[in-house]
Amino acid sequence: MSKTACAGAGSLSVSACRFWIIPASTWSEILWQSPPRGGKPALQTAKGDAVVTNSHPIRIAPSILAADFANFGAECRAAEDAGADWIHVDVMDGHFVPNLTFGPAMCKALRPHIRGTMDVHLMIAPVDPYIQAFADAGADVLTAHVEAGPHIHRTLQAIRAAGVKAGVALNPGTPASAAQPLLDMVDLICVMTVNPGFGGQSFIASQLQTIRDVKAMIGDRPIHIEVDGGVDTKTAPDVARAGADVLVAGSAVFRGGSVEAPDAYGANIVAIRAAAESARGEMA
Ligand SMILES: O=C(CO)[C@H](O)[C@H](O)COP(=O)(O)O
Repeated sequence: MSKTACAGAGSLSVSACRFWIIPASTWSEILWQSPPRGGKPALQTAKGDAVVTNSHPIRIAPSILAADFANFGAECRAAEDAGADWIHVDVMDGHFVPNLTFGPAMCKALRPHIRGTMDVHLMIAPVDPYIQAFADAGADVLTAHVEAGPHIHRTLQAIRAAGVKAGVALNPGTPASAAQPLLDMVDLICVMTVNPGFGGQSFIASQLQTIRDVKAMIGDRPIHIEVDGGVDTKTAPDVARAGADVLVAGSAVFRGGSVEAPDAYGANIVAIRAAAESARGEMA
């Protein structure tokens, strides 16, 4: 799949623009490296010093599991317009987790409605037979569970070979050390802060130590630390202090709003981001 663009084309005619083809892999790199919509390129303290807890700015990734299921395209557009950095899509198979949600056809249908990063979390087993389909559907990040088996290293190789950023997720009950042999294979480690399967669950506070362990383990590698489950304005400070930089939030983003009244989405995103950034600032 490739996307066309005329970025910076200025006075070029429409016909000339046809030749500006940017491969999907390049788009993915541009999106990955770009600063978050609502944030600054690099976080600084009031004194202007860089915050060293995590070199990545805070990114908010609304989970569409909490969106209106009859209106996903519009919900993705509304979430991005409200300041979302990434859109998080939870793929569940009713086997690895006790719920059924979306497949590659859904991701393909959503792709034109998402300007930025489509962050696809695969809660499925087996994973490998579906990687190419999700890559073809336009996923920018594909995250597989270390517990899904049978060969997580091979799975991550396959994700990267498909030209997509690779993530590995850790369930509550799985230690950070499970990702240690995979550090050269991943762009993102997702620490589940609920048991996977459903939105709206309570945050599992003991997972803060797993986030800290992941943070210590990755050192200065440019790996994103994502947290998923029960993230809101109350828990965002703790996950940010522990070292997370990508905050997946479903209920806390979509509550109180709709595509017809999306102001609440913007207020919710601003509040979660502010809570996380302020906690980081206090650590500096
Ligand atoms: O992966 C998930 C559940 O398995 C969801 O993304 C996660 O729970 C976010 O939803 P909420 O913010 O409502 O907890």
